[in-house]
Amino acid sequence: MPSRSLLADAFRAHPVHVHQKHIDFTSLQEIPDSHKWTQIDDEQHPLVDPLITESVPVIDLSDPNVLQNIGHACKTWGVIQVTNHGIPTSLLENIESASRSLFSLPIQQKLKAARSPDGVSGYGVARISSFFSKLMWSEGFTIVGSPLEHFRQLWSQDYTKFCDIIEEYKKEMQKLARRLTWLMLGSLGITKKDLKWAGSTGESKKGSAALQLNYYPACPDPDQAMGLAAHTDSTLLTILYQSNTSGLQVLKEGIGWITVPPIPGGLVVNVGDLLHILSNGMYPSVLHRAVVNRTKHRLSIAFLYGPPSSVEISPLQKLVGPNHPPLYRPVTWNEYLGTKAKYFNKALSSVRICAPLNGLADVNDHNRVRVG
Ligand SMILES: C=C1C[C@]23C[C@@]1(O)CC[C@H]2[C@@]12CCC[C@@](C)(C(=O)O1)[C@H]2[C@@H]3C(=O)O
Ligand SMILES: O=C(O)CCC(=O)C(=O)O
Ligand SMILES: [Fe+2]
Repeated sequence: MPSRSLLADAFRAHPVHVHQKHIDFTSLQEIPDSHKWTQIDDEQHPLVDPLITESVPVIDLSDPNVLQNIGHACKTWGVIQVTNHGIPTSLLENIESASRSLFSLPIQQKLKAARSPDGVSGYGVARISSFFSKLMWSEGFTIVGSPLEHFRQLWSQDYTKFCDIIEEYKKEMQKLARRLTWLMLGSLGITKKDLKWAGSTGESKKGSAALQLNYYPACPDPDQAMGLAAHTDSTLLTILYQSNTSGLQVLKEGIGWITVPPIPGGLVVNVGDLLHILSNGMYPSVLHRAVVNRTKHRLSIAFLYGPPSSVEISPLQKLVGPNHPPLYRPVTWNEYLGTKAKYFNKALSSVRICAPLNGLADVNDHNRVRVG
């Protein structure tokens, strides 16, 4: 990740006006009106009992059948949990403890590293807050490029230690994200020749990425609060480390919200909107959200991986034919982030050029889903 990332330009051009109402969750005995959500589930999209339904596929990356397993899981779910991924446990422990240190700083200290309205990096409420009348029960810290300046504001003494952990984490995650991208595309018959930018190892051609640290404090009334509202990620894929506390839920069409239980050493991998576009709709980008807990706080760390920010992404030629017209027009990650900032969960439909041939609703037609 270059320190002055092109990704940041997407937000300079499309400032997101969120109510920057920063709140000290530690002092609250009950939910203030500003954070009270009237209904977090509805009849069409109920919360599903984990004991009576299927669960998100767990893919062992060392399995000889990994290619078929991953392809099938991505087509049917758009989300998987991976094991044997090669990320050292010590690195996961280090990033978790660095994130805990960050969020446990006093609010006045955290605000020294607040994200500016037209900026991408720093401390603040979820970007998607601007689309909802109620605030979410969470705090976030976004890192695009180097966190050095912000970390210097947070910790005057040992900020370099925290920077080193972030850099190491980004480096390892970048390698894993590239490997996963090739596995996911490989199972659709796509090779490095079919995707010039992704085959290159040159600095300018490497994917761009953002790191999102999320903190969900324990909540006196979890049924009336939302940790992070339902959304898809604007990425190729997202790798999420959710530590050992559950809270992530994914929407399985026709079934409802399914909890993704943390598994020891496991990482959740979401298909994002750009991979949905590249795969010409074969892989759905999964709608997901985070709910909160009455007694436990929760931490999650998302590595949001995308292509170089100004490369045009469009349905891959090999996946297009007379019976499979291209479903989306070309779009760069930079442009798409701007579109997302404007249209949120309708961003995908806004770049769509062709309705599904079978007349059925698109798997990614989230307009029908109540998101607030
Ligand atoms: C690259 C990015 C994707 C993201 C916006 C961002 O610039 C950095 C934060 C990312 C995140 C994380 C939480 C959910 C999300 C929808 C949001 O509001 O900020 C995603 C954005 C996205 O995928 O569109
Ligand atoms: O906290 C979680 O489980 C979800 C986080 C997430 O969806 C994100 O950061 O994009
Ligand atoms: Fe997400």
